[in-house]
Amino acid sequence: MVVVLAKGELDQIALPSADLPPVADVPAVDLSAPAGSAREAAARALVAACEEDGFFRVTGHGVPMELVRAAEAAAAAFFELPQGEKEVEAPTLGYGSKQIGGNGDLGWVEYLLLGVTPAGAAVPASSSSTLPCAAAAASATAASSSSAPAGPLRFRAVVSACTHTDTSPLAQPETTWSNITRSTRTLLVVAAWCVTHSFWQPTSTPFDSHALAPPIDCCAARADVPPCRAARSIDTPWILIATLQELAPITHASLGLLDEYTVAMRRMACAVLELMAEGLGLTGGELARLVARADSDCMLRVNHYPPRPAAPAVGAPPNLTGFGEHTDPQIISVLRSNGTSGLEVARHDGAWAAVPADGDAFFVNVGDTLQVLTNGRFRSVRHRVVVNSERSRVSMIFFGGPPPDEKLAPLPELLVGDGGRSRYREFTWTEFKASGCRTRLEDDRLARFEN
Ligand SMILES: O=C(O)CCC(=O)C(=O)O
Ligand SMILES: [Fe+2]
Repeated sequence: MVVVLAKGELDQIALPSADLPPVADVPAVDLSAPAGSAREAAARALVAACEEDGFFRVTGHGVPMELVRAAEAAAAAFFELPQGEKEVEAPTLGYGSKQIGGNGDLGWVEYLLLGVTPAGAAVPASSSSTLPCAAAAASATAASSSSAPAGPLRFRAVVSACTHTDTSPLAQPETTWSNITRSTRTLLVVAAWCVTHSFWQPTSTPFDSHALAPPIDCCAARADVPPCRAARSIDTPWILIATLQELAPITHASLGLLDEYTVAMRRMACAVLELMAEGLGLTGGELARLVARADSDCMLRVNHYPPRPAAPAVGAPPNLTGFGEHTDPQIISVLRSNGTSGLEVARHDGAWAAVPADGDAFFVNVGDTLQVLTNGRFRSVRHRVVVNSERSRVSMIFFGGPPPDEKLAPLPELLVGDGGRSRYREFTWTEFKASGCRTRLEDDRLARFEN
């Protein structure tokens, strides 16, 4: 991360303690356990883990490790780009650095934040938080650009901001993705958008093609759309086409693989919720449906924690806050990192425990919403990331959230004990997000919904 922290900011993210907590013994849940006693045992293990610490790891998940490694490598490659180039992607990929949420929380982290479409694919979210307001901002962005045509959303934010028409940088023969200017990149994104919306007909698949048909009046069909007006001014199509191929690694790496990864994560989240329902004796399938529905409010966050700066150079303390302590607001989060430690979870007794590197497993967090649905039986796990490593950590977290209008309250089947008393009043996900927007990272966002 090129961004340098000012002294005051460094003080804010320094963790006073140099002590490393004990390593957590994270329970494993085998998603591939065959029906019968093995699956029943897996369901029991899952429920016990959710009750105890709200945290477990999933084995037998069936997600190809090649996909996981490719998505991690793509994310890492993105974060290696020069800072200026990453910032260009803020509207397209929800890029942000250091600031977590809009209420002053800072961390030694940069990230991408992507909303998830009904099909499961990742699309840009425009906010800088893992908190519910991120999703609110993402849907607000989508609503405010509702006049844009349907189709892939990934370029929409950049496209709608594009007014630049100067194509001269494209005339440089040695143009590469990394040495073109921001405005040229914007034009290329416009061009790519036109290809994906079929304003230009490639002779084969977009981005793999060496020969695209010239963009002859490519905007005739949609002259009302601002990006098309910008695209129309491009009068050196052959250079544009040549340079479009430079776009391929970025678009595929940052979006294509993340799309595929997100689809796999949503599928896994649903499989975990199905097993959970079995363990809880729920028969209706409602838990998994909350995350599987077309309008479910899911997100993908990709975090990069650069290595800790050398202590003598900046006077840094041994440990930095990568991501401050918090609970995730959604139903469940599915997380993994590139085999680099740093994640810590608060156990039921409040003591921190370090989560070992993940190997081929995925970690699952119980979120605030699941704590509510289970009437407090499951524990929304408090967690944080501490940076004390010489190694970069890249983590990818899928947040499985409910649809915006979903009424959330303890499931009637789980209102046992305590005289059947509901510990939480009913609220919608939208209401919860709006309330979470005003909180700091470490705040208890459920307190104001308790009965
Ligand atoms: O990056 C990580 O490993 C965890 C980050 C996290 O808890 C979050 O993004 O909600
Ligand atoms: Fe989290």
